[in-house]
Amino acid sequence: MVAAKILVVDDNKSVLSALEILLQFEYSEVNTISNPNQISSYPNLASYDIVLLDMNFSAGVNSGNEGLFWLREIRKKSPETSVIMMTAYGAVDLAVQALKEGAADFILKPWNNDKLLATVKSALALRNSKKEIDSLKKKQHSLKQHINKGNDFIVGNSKALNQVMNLVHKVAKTDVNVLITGENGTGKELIARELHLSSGRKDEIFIGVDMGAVTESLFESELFGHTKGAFTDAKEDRAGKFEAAQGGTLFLDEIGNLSLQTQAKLLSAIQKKEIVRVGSNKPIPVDIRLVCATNCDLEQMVADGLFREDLLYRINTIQIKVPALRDRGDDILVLAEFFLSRYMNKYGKSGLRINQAAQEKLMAYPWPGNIRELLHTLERAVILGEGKVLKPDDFLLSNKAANPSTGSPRTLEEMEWLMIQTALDRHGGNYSAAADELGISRQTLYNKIKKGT
Ligand SMILES: Nc1ncnc2c1ncn2[C@@H]1O[C@H](COP(=O)(O)OP(=O)(O)OP(=O)(O)O)[C@@H](O)[C@H]1O
Repeated sequence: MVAAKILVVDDNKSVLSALEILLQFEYSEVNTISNPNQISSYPNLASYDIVLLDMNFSAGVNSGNEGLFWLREIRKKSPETSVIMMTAYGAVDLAVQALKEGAADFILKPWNNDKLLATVKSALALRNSKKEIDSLKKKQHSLKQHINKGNDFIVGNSKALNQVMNLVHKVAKTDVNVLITGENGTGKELIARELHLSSGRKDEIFIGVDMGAVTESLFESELFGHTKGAFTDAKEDRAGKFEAAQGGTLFLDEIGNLSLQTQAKLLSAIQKKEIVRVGSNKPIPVDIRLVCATNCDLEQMVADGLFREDLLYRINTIQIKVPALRDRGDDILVLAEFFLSRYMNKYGKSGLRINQAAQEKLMAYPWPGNIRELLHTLERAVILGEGKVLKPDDFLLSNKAANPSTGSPRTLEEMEWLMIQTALDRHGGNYSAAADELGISRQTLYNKIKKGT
């Protein structure tokens, strides 16, 4: 016995009892009504899976209009219920009209029992898959909202930041590719999320990929996906980030760190607006808004033959430059207060404040690691500070900002940082070239940079 609720509506009592007997053998609940006027007030109509509905009720009238009228009523009150129309007068145009208005199927009277049961069965299967799709859509929607929300919002009120935000909101309305540039930790990813959330794609997904963390060998499978068996570890078919971002925004961070070979593959996907999974030869069309970010000087990299000019031209239709924290004036203190209350909450402290001398220290520091460095500094101060007033000594600012030619590193860690910065400066921010010079892998360099700021 299949668990399903079926309602039969027909003014002919013998039709009702014949259908009731037939359907009761197969389905858990079958009810009947002989007067269609009861439909509107029928209890729990929305809980019915199937309604079998006669097309002609008034004796002598067989235009089917009553059936169509009640079909509309049911669809209004319970859009999820599948309605199967029944008529003794097999007019094809009436059937077509009913199907056009949303009926699931059509049965001619007198019916053949097997055929009727088969029709009910497939209408039920359709209704169940619709239900499943609806519930998946709802889940997907709340998942997307959850992912898109992130935990952070943009704090600051400086002129430099406001100019950036104006541009972000202007560009968000279009679908053009955007390149966000700026030093490490200036908030490029946050800006990319804001761009997405202000765009027409805001209800779709935002997928971020850190290109600095994707190895050369995994680039294609990570971005374009793969088919089962395409390589040793490919145990099943997997969609890549382009497909996952379908309809939404794909954010490629650290774009300056791609090799020339991977740049060519990326360019081809962007140009054709389609990808091919590794191990397959079937192109899959993709509809994404592409946002890239970098702390490298891509124009210089083009001049040095390290970045493809045609790729740069594709990704930077609009360029948004995020200012360094030291160029954002009072935002330093506004952000410091913001992080202070965040970490007071996190570590169960209250009433902490930053005194004047400490504020001056924060304002005077050049923040080479920008907002990420500021938030780590505040977190340390909240954890380690004693008493309610945070003083200059509670803010441990590194000597990393020292000018390589004049400042002298005091610790091994500072020496390492200085070497990293010098190598990066020499290679226009390119991780691969800097890592080569330092004799470490690109991944190791990348981890050190992320940890160091
Ligand atoms: N305006 C802001 N208000 C609040 N928090 C911010 C702001 N800008 C950045 N942050 C925080 O600073 C940290 C670094 O930001 P984000 O990762 O967006 O920078 P990024 O420029 O993308 O860094 P990277 O170049 O290293 O990828 C994050 O924790 C982010 O939430």
